[in-house]
Amino acid sequence: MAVTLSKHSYGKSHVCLSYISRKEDRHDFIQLSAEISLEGKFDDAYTSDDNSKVVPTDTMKNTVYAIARMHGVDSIEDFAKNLAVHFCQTYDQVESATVSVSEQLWTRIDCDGQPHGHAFTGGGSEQNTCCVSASADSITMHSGLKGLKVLKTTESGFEGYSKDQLTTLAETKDRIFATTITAEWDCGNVSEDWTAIRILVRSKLLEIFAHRYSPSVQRTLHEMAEAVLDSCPAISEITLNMPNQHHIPADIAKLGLQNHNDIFVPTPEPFGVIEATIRRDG
Ligand SMILES: O=c1[nH]c(=O)c2[nH]c(=O)[nH]c2[nH]1
Repeated sequence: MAVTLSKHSYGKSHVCLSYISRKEDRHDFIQLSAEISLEGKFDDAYTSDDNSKVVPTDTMKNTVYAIARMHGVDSIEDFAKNLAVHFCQTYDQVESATVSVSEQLWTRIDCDGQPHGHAFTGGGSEQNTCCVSASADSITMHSGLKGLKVLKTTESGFEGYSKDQLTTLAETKDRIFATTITAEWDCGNVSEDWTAIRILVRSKLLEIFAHRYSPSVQRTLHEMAEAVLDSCPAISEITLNMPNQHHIPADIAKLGLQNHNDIFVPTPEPFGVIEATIRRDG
């Protein structure tokens, strides 16, 4: 039977690294997980027994630590870029290397209003993310964040939606709005300060979420994206994913009790899935 190998890539996932940057007055700390994916002239390993072009995924794992040694880890964007460029420049058979990094966040402990030199708190769900693809003549980079949980107890409603015989949802002007934000934006010019830009993006997302009345998750998502594009000229496109994590008014009427819009059942499943990409015109 004739077959064609139409597409292939391979790599290593969940390569975990903790990195201390020892400054004179403090230590910085980054904990990350990297995923490496290579595309290139690896056909022979699939279509024959010839592994001569295959860079072992075990070598990819070792490279993560070697690049940390050689270049340090100033930011996940820099680190991912150094790794992706390394694979392209080192191996002729590599046509493109994609490195995705997610960073577990550790926050410096404040003691008596002073930032501690080397002690941190962690354990939250929020992570910083980036994805860098490098080839011989180009580098593309995206930054992002995920797991950013937000909730507000009012200033959110949902009304005027399409109704038919299957509609049971009650209209409301006052509901809980809870979501976990995933955001990804393009980094057109890869040499900007992407750490500072992520801080600005995050603050704009939170500002709009907190301060604007939400007529729907969709509308709030769009307003959040507009605010980011408005305040960050370096970003031309942002994708936001915001699940609607429902807190449904508890039906306590059957207990002879009144719900004053203050007793809810958090329902992890099912949840609404709202995602959009918003691009600056021009
Ligand atoms: O903000 C919302 N958008 C929807 O599309 C939707 N659908 C739903 O049942 N509740 C909501 N809320």
